[in-house]
Formats: sequence, C-alpha cells, structure tokens
Amino acid sequence: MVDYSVNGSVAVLMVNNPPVNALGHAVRVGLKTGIERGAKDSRVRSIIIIGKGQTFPAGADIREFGKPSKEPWLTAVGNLIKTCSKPVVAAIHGTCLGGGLEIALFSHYRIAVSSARVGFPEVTLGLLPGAGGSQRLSRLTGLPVAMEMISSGRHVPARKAKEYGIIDEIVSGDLLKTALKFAQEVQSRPFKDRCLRYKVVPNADRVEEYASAALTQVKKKYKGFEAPVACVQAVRSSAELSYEEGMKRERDLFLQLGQSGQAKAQQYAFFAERAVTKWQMPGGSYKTAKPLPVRSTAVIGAGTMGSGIAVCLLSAGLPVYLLEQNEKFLQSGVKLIESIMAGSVKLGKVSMETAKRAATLLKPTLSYDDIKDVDLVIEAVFENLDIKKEVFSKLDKICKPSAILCTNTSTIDINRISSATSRPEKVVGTHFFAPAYHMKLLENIYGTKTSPEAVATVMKLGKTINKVPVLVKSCHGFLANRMNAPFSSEAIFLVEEGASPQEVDQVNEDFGMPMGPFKVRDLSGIDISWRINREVAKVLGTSITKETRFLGGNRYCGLNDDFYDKGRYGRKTGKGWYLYEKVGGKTAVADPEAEEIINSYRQSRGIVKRKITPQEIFERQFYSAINEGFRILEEGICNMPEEIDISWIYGFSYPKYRGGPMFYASQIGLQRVYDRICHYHETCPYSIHWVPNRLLKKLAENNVPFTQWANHVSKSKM
Ligand SMILES: CC(C)(COP(=O)(O)OP(=O)(O)OC[C@H]1O[C@@H](n2cnc3c(N)ncnc32)[C@H](O)[C@@H]1OP(=O)(O)O)[C@@H](O)C(=O)NCCC(=O)NCCSC(=O)CC(=O)CCCCCCCCCCCCC(=O)O
Ligand SMILES: NC(=O)C1=CN([C@@H]2O[C@H](COP(=O)(O)OP(=O)(O)OC[C@H]3O[C@@H](n4cnc5c(N)ncnc54)[C@H](O)[C@@H]3O)[C@@H](O)[C@H]2O)C=CC1
Repeated sequence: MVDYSVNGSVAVLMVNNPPVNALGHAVRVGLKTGIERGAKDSRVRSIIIIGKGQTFPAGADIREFGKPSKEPWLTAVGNLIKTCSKPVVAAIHGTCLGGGLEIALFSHYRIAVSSARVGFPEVTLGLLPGAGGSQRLSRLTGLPVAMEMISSGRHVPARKAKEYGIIDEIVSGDLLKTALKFAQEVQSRPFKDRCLRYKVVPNADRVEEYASAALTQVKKKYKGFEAPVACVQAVRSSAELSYEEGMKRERDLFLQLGQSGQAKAQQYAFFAERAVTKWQMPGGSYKTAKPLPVRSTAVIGAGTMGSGIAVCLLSAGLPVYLLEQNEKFLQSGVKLIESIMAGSVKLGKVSMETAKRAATLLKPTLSYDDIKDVDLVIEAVFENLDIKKEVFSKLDKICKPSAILCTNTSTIDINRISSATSRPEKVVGTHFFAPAYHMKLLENIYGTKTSPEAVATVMKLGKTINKVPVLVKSCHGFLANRMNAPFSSEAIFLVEEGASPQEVDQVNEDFGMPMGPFKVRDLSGIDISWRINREVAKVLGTSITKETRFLGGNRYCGLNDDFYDKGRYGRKTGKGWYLYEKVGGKTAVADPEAEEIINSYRQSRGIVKRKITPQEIFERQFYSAINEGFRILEEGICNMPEEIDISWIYGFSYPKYRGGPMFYASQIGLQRVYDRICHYHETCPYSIHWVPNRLLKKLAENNVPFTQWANHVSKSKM
C-alpha cells in the first residue's frame, strides 16, 4: 500500500491504493512505518510522500467511516510527519483532498503540478477536517479563505493554492524527478519553523467579524446542512484558542458531526451517485456498450426546456441547431438562450469565453434539412403524443441512420414515440428537469427496442454536459415524475380538503425541499400539468370536465384546471398559486384571488374545509411517494433504491442531508412507513397510490436491511 524506496539521500513513500489512493488503514500503517524507517535510515536526509497512478491521496477511505476505527489514526501519522527529524515533502498531483491535504499540511514542504487540485471536501460528507486541518489551514491562508474553503469543500486549483500559500512551488515535468531534486535542495535548510502549528493565525483579532460574515453566508447557501456551520466554528477556534485547545474543539465537532444522521446520509449519497453510473438494461450494461461519438446536435422546440437544454449543450462546447415551428418562436428561443447565458456569466457560473463560444455554436433554423447530419437530436416540443410522433417521423426521414433521436417528454412512454420511426433502437428518452441549465438530473429512459449503444451514448452525454445521468425503463411518468405524481397530487388533495398552498409549501420547505410543490408548479407552468392531465385522460380513453372527480379510477382534483382556466399559468403569467411581482417574476406572495378560487372550488363541490396538521401534510406527500418508489423497484423500472434517491436529490433538490426518500424510509423504519401507508389507505381510499405495496410489506416484515433491498428488485430489467 505504501512502497518504500531510497533514491540517493531521499526516501520515497509511494502511496499505492488505487483508484484514488484513499488513506485506508493499510495506507496509514504504511505511511507510519515509512516515516519511521526514513527517520532511522542513515542514507536518508529527506523524505517524499507521493501518490502512484492518478493522484495524491484523495482523502480518508470513506468506506471505513462508521466502522470501528483502527489505529494509527490519521492525526497520529500526521504528528509523526510533523515531528520527523528529516524534512518531509508532499509531491502533489491529481486531487489532494481531505486526509490527503491533512498529510500535505503536516509535511514541511508542498510542491504540486499545475493540474493538481487541493481541498477539504469533508463538508460534502457531513463532516469537517478531523486531523487538524481547520487549525493548520487558517495559519497558512488566513481566516476568510480557510472558512470559505472548508465550509464549501471547494477544490482549489494548484495555482490558486499557491497564491493562498498552501503550495510552496508549482513544478513541471516528471513529478517524482522534480520532487527528488527539491527534496535534496531542502536538506541543508532549517525546517523546524515550517511546522504550521507554530505559525500565528493572521488577523486573529478580526475573527468575530470574519466568522459572523462566514456564518451568514453558509446559513443562506447551505440551508439546513449542519456541517458548514461546524466548519466555520472549527476554523474560528484556531484564532480564539491555543493550538491544543483548537485541536480538541475540532475533534469534538468532528465526533458530533460523525454521529449525526446528516453525515450518514451524505456519505450514502456519495456512493449512491457513483452506483448509478453502473447501469444495466436487457442486453447491455456500462461494461459492454460503447457510446457513439456526439460532435453535433439539434434541439427541436425552443420553449422553456428546449432553450435550457440548448444552453447545456452549448456550454459543453457542442454545436446546436435550434429548430422551431416558426420565426417568432425561434427568435424568442434565441433570446431566452442569450439571457440564460448572460445570467450565468453574471453569476460566475459560466466564463465569458464559454458564453462567446456558445454564441458561435448556436445555429437557429426552421429547416429540417439543416439537421440531417447531426449525431444527436433532442426533441422538446409540446407534451402531445401526436405532435411528438409527427416530429419523430420527420426526424426518421431526414436524419442520418446513426443519429440518436432523443425525446425530452416528461411522461409519455418512449415506445409510443419510437413507434413513429423505423429505428426504435435509436430512440431514447433524455428527460431534463426544469430549469434544464441548472438541475443536475438527466433521467435517461430506454424503451423495449432501445439499443444499449443508444443508452451508452446518452449516459456519456450526461457526463459531458455535467449532469448526473440515471437510467430507467420506460413506463408512464418514468421514475421521477411517476413518484412525484402522488407527492404532487396529495399536495392538491390537501388543499382541496382545507390546507392552504402556503401551509403545504412550508412543511416541504421545513423538511429541506428548496421550494414547496405549489411554488414548483408555478415555476414549471400550470399549463404543463394541465396538458399532462389531458394526455393522461387521452391514454385512458376519457376526457376531463368540471365534474371530473376520478380519472382512471383514481381521485382527481380539478383545482389546477380552475387556475389554468383563469390564465394563471404560474411565473410565466405573473400569477398562479401565488402572485409574482411581474410576468416571469420570482418572488411568490400569497394571493387573495388564488384563495378565492380555492374557496369557490370547495364550495361548489360541498367540501367543508378542515384543519390539517403538518405531520399529515408530510406523511401524505412523502409516504405516498415512497410507496410508489417501492412499486417502481418491484416492477424493475430501476435496479436499486440509489437510482430513486439520486433522482430526487438532483431532479427535485431533495435535501442531500436526508439521503433521498428511500434512504429516509429506511431510517424511519419500514414497518412504521408501511403502517402509516395502511392508515392512509383506509382514510383516503380513493387513490391507487395508497394501496400498500407488496415489496414494501415484504421488506418491512422481514426487516431487510437497506443494502439488500436491491436483491429483491424485479430482474426483468437485466
Ligand atoms: C477523488 C475524486 C475527485 C475522483 O473523481 P473521479 O475520477 O470522477 O472518480 P470517482 O468515480 O469519483 O471515484 C472512483 C472510485 O473511487 C471511489 N472513491 C473515491 N474517493 C474515495 C474515498 N475517499 N474513499 C473510498 N472510496 C473512494 C469511488 O467510490 C469510486 O469507486 P466506485 O464507487 O466503486 O465506483 C472523487 O472520487 C472524490 O471526490 N472523492 C472523494 C474525496 C473526498 O471526499 N475526500 C475526503 C474524504 S473524508 C477525509 O478525508 C476525512 C479525514 O481524513 C478524516 C480524518 C480524521 C481522523 C481523525 C478523527 C479524530 C477522531 C477519531 C477518534 C476516534 C476514537 C476516539 O478517540 O474516541
Ligand atoms: N416545463 C417543464 O418543467 C418540463 C417540461 N418537459 C417536457 O419538455 C417538453 C417541452 O416543454 P416546455 O419547454 O415546457 O414547453 P414550451 O411550451 O415552453 O415549448 C415547446 C416549444 O415547442 C415548439 N414546438 C411545438 N411544436 C413544434 C414542432 N412541430 N416543431 C418545432 N417546434 C415545435 C413550440 O413552438 C414551443 O416553443 C414537453 O414534452 C414537456 O413535457 C420536461 C421536463 C420539465
């Protein structure tokens, strides 16, 4: 795990623990023995720590967290480095993160190649640097930088790290060779004063000012997360306490966070995000299918979603033909793209160069002839099967045979769309979430005839455009929207029965959702849900009228339709469930006119308003979604609960510190969740989504641990 060799007068400790050289127990033992050996070795006058392969250690081995800790701890290894009688040089490439940066900061010198990145990402795992990082970094960089770096987990490029004082020298050429030269040079220099613990924290007297600014910022930016606040407190203690006391404070905070549910959930989410990349479908998987190259693209429909999708592609440097049905819509799409880009530049999310390049890569058109040679097309026209079929039939005729034809439909079964083409194997769903340029989820959907090659192509595309792709099998609503349907319907039923949209939204926001379901409806457009409901009715061979109380045997509430009829489509019309300051406004306030629509809806149907508790609001929305999640697993729409949780985190901004709805259910206890679902099945019997799921029942009765749920999933997908 750590290879010891001597080159002239320099000992080289080469960490060899692929893929990221994580500081697991064996590596810590190896480093300890290596330093001890180097200190005793009479040939050796200085020591290098370096990573083999891709990277310097990228942190502790996260898989060891929560298990009984085994000595030596990282702090003990670090103390050996710090007090070593010979100078220790950390030679950095790749990612020097978390425990890796702790090791580097314990070392007497740090050199790095320019492509290296350093950081303390512990906060993203619900933790803080636990081996003294919060005490040492501030002594190097000063309090504001240390507070920002540690509470954000940001990876800092080597050059910036040099400006901050973290890196002593940026080097080029072969890292080991350069490090050997450097390590020889420093042998004659005094190095005891290089030990960071003896340094004074710069501007320590301004700690109150810095800490209060940092706390205000993190509470706003990372609302609900415990770790960022603790990170600021830990750094703060480096200025307020002695080094020893500061170390103790950091350790106490680390242990507190380590025991919190948030850390467990965030660490689960870390591995879940990686697990979903290992996709499988009948006839292929991430291991066997090869993606086709995507060098040029087209987006059909330049509305809300089409424009956002175009921005994603353009930002990744891909040329985009933007095709609309007429000049007016085309121009408004182009304007939308320009304004999204300008907004992203203003927020520092996109560089000016990227925005300028994007403008040259965008090719607005009204002609299908222009797109005949593109590698991949994404359709984002109205959510109407007939229109989509017409578009796909045209694409089939015009596009080159190898082109991948994608649809951004939010609900329609891919098989119904691909049936309009002669190449259903090339048709795949690429479902973006609104706003497409911001939300990270890309729900990729395969139909019965979609080829693994087409799937591999859109899974890779997802990574290229910086999304988190999750693969699901086609069904009505797919994974995310199918689960969201009961969640969202229950929100309306609750208002129908007596809650206000504000009360429902508040419960969701208190739980950690960034926006309640009514604010979300206003954002995505009440006209969109209106259209979706009509499509559902069409599939069911029926239609929706003022009298509709059941759709397909399921409870139906027409409140959304009343808002639609009044032209209240949400933000886009300046009013929906809320009132906005202007058309396209963002500030939602309660609107007496909306309340009036709700009241008259209730009156006209003889509904007597009742008081509904926050607990009932929470359970009816989240538990109905969880029940649907188990149905999705049971049917093999996805392979594992991680795919559901990641879809919620990146598609609906579900709070990562709760892990995702399925993980949350495992923490509540499946028996309790199952019992409450049975209760609502009795009290709200008119919704199919309350029929208690059999898989959930089985897992609850047998007390099956979360890690084994996937073994009970239908294998029809493989
Ligand atoms: C490094 C990356 C940026 C690389 O990204 P990429 O190339 O995209 O690869 P990935 O697909 O992400 O990863 C590849 C593969 O590697 C796995 N992996 C990655 N990182 C880790 C890891 N750190 N541990 C384990 N496994 C890892 C990943 O899962 C993939 O495998 P797969 O899942 O099978 O596909 C990127 O990977 C990345 O960002 N990684 C995480 C970096 C990170 O977060 N680092 C920080 C970790 S936390 C840390 O370092 C904290 C510490 O060091 C704490 C030390 C404190 C010790 C002191 C405690 C004091 C109290 C103890 C006292 C107790 C006793 C008492 O006194 O009572
Ligand atoms: N709005 C949302 O939150 C989300 C919507 N979706 C899906 O994305 C698709 C598009 O939705 P929005 O962008 O919201 O709709 P939109 O109404 O904002 O835009 C649709 C655009 O398609 C154009 N169009 C219609 N027929 C066309 C044709 N034959 N050829 C070329 N252009 C045509 C229209 O002129 C319009 O500009 C739908 O399938 C919807 O279900 C998916 C995820 C989220």
